[in-house]
Amino acid sequence: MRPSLLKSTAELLRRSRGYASTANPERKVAILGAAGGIGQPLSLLMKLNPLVSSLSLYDIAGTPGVAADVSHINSPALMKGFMGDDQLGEALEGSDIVIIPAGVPRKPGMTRDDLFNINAGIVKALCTAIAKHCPNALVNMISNPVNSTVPIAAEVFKKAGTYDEKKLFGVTTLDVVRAKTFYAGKAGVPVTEVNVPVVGGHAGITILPLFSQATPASNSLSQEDIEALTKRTQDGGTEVVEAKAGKGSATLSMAYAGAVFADACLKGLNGVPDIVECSFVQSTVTELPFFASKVRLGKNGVEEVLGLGELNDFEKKGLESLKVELKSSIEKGIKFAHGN
Ligand SMILES: NC(=O)C1=CN([C@@H]2O[C@H](COP(=O)(O)OP(=O)(O)OC[C@H]3O[C@@H](n4cnc5c(N)ncnc54)[C@H](O)[C@@H]3O)[C@@H](O)[C@H]2O)C=CC1
Ligand SMILES: O=C([O-])CC(=O)C(=O)O
Repeated sequence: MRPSLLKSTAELLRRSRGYASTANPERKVAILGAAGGIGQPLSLLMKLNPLVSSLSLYDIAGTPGVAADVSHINSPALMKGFMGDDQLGEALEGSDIVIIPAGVPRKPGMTRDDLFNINAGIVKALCTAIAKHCPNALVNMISNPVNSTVPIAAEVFKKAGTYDEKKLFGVTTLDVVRAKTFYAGKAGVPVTEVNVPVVGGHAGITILPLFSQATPASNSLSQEDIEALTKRTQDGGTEVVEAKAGKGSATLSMAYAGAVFADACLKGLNGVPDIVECSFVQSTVTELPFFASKVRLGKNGVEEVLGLGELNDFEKKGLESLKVELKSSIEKGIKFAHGN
């Protein structure tokens, strides 16, 4: 093939995947908690994303080093590290997307809710700054417990008068990543071709994978297999926490999942059609005010919250049992935001 033809084919391919180099607007992404276990590999992955033109790394310590390190990579995104309260405003200014993996991770024996006391305050302070410095940004909340930190963020934004339900996301992509991997392994299908919606929330039984809607469909899996896959997906975080034996929770797979979700948000903002990911958002899909389900992403964030589709009896039972815990975690977040 002639070099000129090769070049234009490559450009066409890039465009068809939503990475058109010439047509894309400038996009600034800020990562809060960028020097942490998730923050560092996530910074690396966002630096590699061709849709990012400016990357702002913020943490209470260590960010200049991470930013200097990642900045040497050969990709267009301009990098800057910010450290400490004084520099938070500048880190956020002009951001299109703010990703928040700030806060403490679990140790063996802890639930995600055990992180509430420390992380709720961190998230509240960071969201207060977002409302002030980049009120129009999409906010991708990774900090746990997501089932409570997202409602906290919503209340902070409401109080500041900047809340837009289309722009606040609890990142549940890692549940989907796990469900895909576990299903592909059991069903013997290539993981790159698999899709599995995961709905509900992001803790224990509130994580509800809908294997009846998995594609490609598999008829080789028994009900027992499906129940085991469901349990493994729900306990995926704990599996990593235990394997790391006190050294934290998922960081690398979470950075991957966070980068996948942020990439989808960027494509949505840039007007690429049919971008659908599961996320924990304000919702009317059930009677709960927040719920994770498939969401179509667009130029303003959430374009459409998609319904659950048809559930089998096992999934219907799972849905009913998760509501009590999810409701109480949501209420805990709202109460905290009002009480402090
Ligand atoms: N949504 C999800 O699927 C997942 C969520 N997580 C959660 O992500 C959070 C972070 O986990 P790791 O990165 O492993 O923890 P880590 O402890 O390695 O890193 C957290 C970072 O947050 C920073 N930080 C603390 N307070 C801050 C503040 N006020 N402003 C900015 N940065 C601040 C710390 O300095 C540290 O660098 C945890 O809450 C964890 O439970 C972890 C895995 C998956
Ligand atoms: O399990 C944890 O504490 C971290 C997390 O949310 C996950 O890995 O899904």
